Amino acid sequence: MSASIVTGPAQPGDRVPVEVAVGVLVQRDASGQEAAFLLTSRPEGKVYAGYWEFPGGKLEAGETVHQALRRELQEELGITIGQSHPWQQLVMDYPHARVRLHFHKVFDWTGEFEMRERQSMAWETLPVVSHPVLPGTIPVLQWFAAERSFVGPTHRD
Ligand SMILES: Nc1nc2c([nH]c(=O)n2[C@@H]2O[C@H](COP(=O)(O)OP(=O)(O)OP(=O)(O)O)[C@@H](O)[C@H]2O)c(=O)[nH]1
Repeated sequence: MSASIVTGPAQPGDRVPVEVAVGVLVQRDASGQEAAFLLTSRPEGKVYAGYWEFPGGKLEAGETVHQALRRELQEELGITIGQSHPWQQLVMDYPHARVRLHFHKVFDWTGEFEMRERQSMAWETLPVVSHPVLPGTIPVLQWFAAERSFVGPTHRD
């Protein structure tokens, strides 16, 4: 399976990207600094099953990214998010789809985590130990590395 990051403007003949809301849940440490972030594994039966990613899913008609995120995290993890903060966007081209990923950071949520799709979850810091990570997760780890002045491999190959 090959996947690539799309850079530059759309070209004639390109597939129209599917819009995807992705939640980057971040804990803060005692001094208020951003600390661990949540990764979840893709459930059995989906493409890239078992790969680690940030929780989220496709926007439904008429939804904003925030609304989609709130719905998806309720459905998948059983939590209710408060505000979400737009952070980064990325277009990825997979054999199965072209997706535009809208990453929002989330610092506030309520409820207990329930793995409603029998996925796994892990609170991670850099370098990430969960393995393997989804291709679309790797740029996010690089953004975290830049924000945190982290040097070295962000994950295992
Ligand atoms: N949720 C999520 N999807 C990601 C990430 N990175 C990434 O490339 N993707 C891609 O974005 C798409 C999201 O689809 P999904 O299968 O998670 O969404 P969904 O729950 O709405 O799918 P469904 O149609 O099976 O119900 C997949 O093609 C997935 O490979 C990520 O960090 N989180």
